Amino acid sequence: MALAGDLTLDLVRDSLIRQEDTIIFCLIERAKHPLNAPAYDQSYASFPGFSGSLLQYIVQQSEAMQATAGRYENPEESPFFPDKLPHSFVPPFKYPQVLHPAGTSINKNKIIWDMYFNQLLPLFVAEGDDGNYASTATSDLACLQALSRRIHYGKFVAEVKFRDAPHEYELAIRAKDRDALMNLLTYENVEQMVKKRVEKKAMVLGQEVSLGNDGDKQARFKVDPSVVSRLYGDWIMPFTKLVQVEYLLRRLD
Ligand SMILES: O=C(O)C(=O)C[C@]1(C(=O)O)C=C[C@@H](O)C=C1
Repeated sequence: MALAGDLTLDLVRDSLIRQEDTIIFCLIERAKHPLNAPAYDQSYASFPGFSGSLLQYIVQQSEAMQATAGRYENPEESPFFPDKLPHSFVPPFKYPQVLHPAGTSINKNKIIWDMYFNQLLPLFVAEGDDGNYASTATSDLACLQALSRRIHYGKFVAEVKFRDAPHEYELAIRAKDRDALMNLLTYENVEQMVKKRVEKKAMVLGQEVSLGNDGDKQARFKVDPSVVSRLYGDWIMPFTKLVQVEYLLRRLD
């Protein structure tokens, strides 16, 4: 979503709510395949002129190709391999200048990557190997991009909060007081609602649908709804808040 000057907290939250659907659909797609460990094993395959796993190969090559088509010109997008990106070949689009320019330098993809592969993935994919490594890595990329976009959206959330209460935020920013900033931007009640909503969405979007009488069948979900709630509570929202604090600390530069 492109946000113009009349940015409001409700609009920003609408985008976060819509992005929940994207994240849940991406997890459902990834859960079609088991873990497929060779996709992450550096010694499984060798690509000419490239050192790394099949997953790294797919992510880097896809990012490079998408960069030429202008993906990273959008301030809502953050690459996982920013050092390796070619220039865009498409005519520049005039994205509204909403963020403080210092926001560009904030990129939390390293911790998102580590969380996704080391903590999240084992919670929602089955063990095993079905050989579909390229398709698996492509699904991983979709999950990573959806998570990254959502978490870095914290920059827009922080900007709107700053504009709504500049004096309160300025005091904490000038004092470089991270705890005070964290308190100012945290809404416990909203976080509880988000966790409940994503759990419910995972039930609705990930249920098995059949034409028979489902009444007495035990409900089965493609991704465990409690994992989605935990993903938000333990990682997505804390990381989004970290992005907000870091953005605010640079907001007066
Ligand atoms: O909605 C907000 O105010 C946000 O800052 C976003 C968000 C979230 O990541 O969902 C993060 C911090 C708040 O405590 C509540 C929710």
